[in-house]
Amino acid sequence: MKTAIEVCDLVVERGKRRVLHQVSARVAGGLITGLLGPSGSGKTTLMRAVVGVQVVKSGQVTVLGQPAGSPALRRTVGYVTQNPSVYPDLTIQENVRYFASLYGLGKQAATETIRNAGLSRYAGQLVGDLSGGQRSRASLACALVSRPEILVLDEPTVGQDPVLRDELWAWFRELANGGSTLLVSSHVMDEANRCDRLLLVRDGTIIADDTPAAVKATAGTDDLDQAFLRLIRARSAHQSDGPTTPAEVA
Ligand SMILES: Nc1ncnc2c1ncn2[C@@H]1O[C@H](COP(=O)(O)OP(=O)(O)OP(=O)(O)O)[C@@H](O)[C@H]1O
Repeated sequence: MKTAIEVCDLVVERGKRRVLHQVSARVAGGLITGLLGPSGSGKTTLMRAVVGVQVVKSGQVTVLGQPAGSPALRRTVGYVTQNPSVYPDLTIQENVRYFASLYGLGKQAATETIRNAGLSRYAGQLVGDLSGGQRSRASLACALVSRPEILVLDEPTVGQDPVLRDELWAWFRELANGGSTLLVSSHVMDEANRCDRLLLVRDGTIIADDTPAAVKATAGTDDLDQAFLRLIRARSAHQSDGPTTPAEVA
């Protein structure tokens, strides 16, 4: 599988704190890679480095062979932050059509994307009048309407009900099947099971980089929440010369 994103020895400091410690990882093209980890572990910082908006202390990030943030990548990389970036004084339809027009796309692309985002019923509503979850989906629709080759989605399902979350994940899968590469952060472990690969982040380091099945097998449990805990404990024990495998600390 071709590497779409490569992170090599990445060190990032925010404020006076080091928040990523020589992180290295590869994200395969055409797959959904989940970036999982507790709040404050460095997921957003890593995503910001991938899209080229994060000042880095050292290390490299390349996307499709180009340095992250290169002008050549602008049309190729879509980034959806946790803060919706949509115009509140325009309707959903106007917002999505506007973003479609920037890429030379017409109304049909906008209508289709609004449907995929589960927003058809609200298409004529002003974004400023939407609920938080609806606004997030409107933001997602604006970023996805151009079908970027690389999609970096920071907690795209936060605030969505289970049915909508399921529909959004089905949409992500469809995009991956169409060749897009998705890097999706979450701290919901049941979503991790829907990813092809997982990067588990803890305190600014990657503690696992594998398929969900392999993460569970290594940890000796079928439950990803448990697997994550065991991996963390195994790592802490290893650092203090205790048992060294996740199964030993179970
Ligand atoms: N603007 C900032 N200035 C200083 N420190 C920051 C800034 N933004 C984030 N941090 C710190 O960097 C660390 C990593 O934050 P980051 O947002 O990457 O974590 P996260 O895993 O995405 O968290 P969450 O799941 O809560 O979004 C945290 O300790 C956070 O306090």
